[in-house]
Amino acid sequence: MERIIQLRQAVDEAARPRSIVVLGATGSIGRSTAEIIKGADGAFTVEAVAGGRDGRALAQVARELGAKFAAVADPDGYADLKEALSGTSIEAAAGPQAVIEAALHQADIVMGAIAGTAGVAPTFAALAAGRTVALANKECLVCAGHAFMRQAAASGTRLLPVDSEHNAIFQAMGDADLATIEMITLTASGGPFRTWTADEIARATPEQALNHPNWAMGPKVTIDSAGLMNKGLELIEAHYLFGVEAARLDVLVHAQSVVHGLVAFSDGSVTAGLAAPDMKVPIAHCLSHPKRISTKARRLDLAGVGQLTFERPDFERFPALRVALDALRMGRGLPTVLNAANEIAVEAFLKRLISFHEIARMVEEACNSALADGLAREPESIEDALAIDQATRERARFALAGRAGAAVN
Ligand SMILES: NC(=O)C1=CN([C@@H]2O[C@H](COP(=O)(O)OP(=O)(O)OC[C@H]3O[C@@H](n4cnc5c(N)ncnc54)[C@H](OP(=O)(O)O)[C@@H]3O)[C@@H](O)[C@H]2O)C=CC1
Ligand SMILES: CC(=O)[C@@H](O)[C@H](O)COP(=O)(O)O
Ligand SMILES: [Mn+2]
Repeated sequence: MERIIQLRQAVDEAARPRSIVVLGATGSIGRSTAEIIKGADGAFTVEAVAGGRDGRALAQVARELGAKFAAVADPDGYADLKEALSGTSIEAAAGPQAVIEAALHQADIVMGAIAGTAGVAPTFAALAAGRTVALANKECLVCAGHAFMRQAAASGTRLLPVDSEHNAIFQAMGDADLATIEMITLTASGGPFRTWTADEIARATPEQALNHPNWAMGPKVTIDSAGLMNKGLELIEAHYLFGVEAARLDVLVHAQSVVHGLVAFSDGSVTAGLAAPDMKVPIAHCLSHPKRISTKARRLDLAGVGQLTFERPDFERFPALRVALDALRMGRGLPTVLNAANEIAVEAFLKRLISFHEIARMVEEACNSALADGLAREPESIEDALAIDQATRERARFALAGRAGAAVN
């Protein structure tokens, strides 16, 4: 009798729609998530959405998705959110604590798609509350990878990788024993400067760096991609996510962004994850995992693509990748420092306060000075990671303020 009840519960569970919280609902990943949810024929319901400062855009996505709760991090966005939700039963809230409240709404899956380190606290709160997290926000793992992975194990919850390379690798790995994996390779598009000289890259403008050849993404990740810092952050992300050390992680430049990740095994077999460059593919995979749903995501047309090319990354023209790889190899909290300094440097580049090649230089200086004076240490907890992050930001801002010279580009 008990077995029959269990079976019935399992059937009921499988039949009911999955409930979702979307953190970063107004961004590039957030909008693609909304498209998947709306096209999934009632397979999903949305409990809560959260955004940064655009209350009007958040209200629109909350209405589209029928969310019950909408939280905007910046209190200045509240009036717009409240006004745009009038006449609905959707509750509006504002402030960082309200974003955490959204993350803690009862749901089957939380989509972690806030840009940057602002995503760490709410995403961690969802994980600690036992939610399955579909993780787009790579900065969570770069800033506090140990804490996230430990918490996932302690809460018995899963982190499902949304980042295209990690999602492809996750699918290509299957349930392989880690000991049988010789190498995990992440591909990099090479970004808009793949064929540029070092001098040209050094003088690149924000507009040029924001012009990614294959993906339409938010500004932070697009700038990261242009200097290959994104690939460095992704190596660190892969290290924590898959539990594989730096020596078994590799990068290949693959301009077509069709093969997103590869896994080479001890018997010589290689499996790979392929898809058209459309984030709706990994988003749908994570939201429906372990099942699959039907989507209108772009289909891969290999004959149309014609040629797939692969080359080694150039560490001279793209020093950010070397700096990130060094941080991964050295550990001791350097990924946390790297992540924080990079965010400040990218912000400064976008405000034309520094030139493109100074991003990697600033980040390397932050890592070196953290090593020299003891700031770099393995963060034991999320609070510890955020304290190192904060201290690094203050130093990086101080270094920026002390820079002679006017705006560039
Ligand atoms: N875009 C992509 O294709 C990919 C992105 N990723 C990763 O996914 C994450 C999101 O990227 P992307 O969608 O491109 O970024 P976007 O800049 O497009 O969107 C960021 C989202 O985060 C919100 N946000 C910002 N600050 C806060 C905050 N303090 N609290 C709550 N919400 C906040 C923004 O709201 P508002 O607009 O109001 O500020 C917006 O909804 C990043 O970590 C990125 O590296 C990974 C792989 C691919
Ligand atoms: C879509 C995605 O996953 C991005 O993180 C992507 O990797 C960016 O492209 P690059 O390969 O140019 O960094
Ligand atoms: Mn990626």
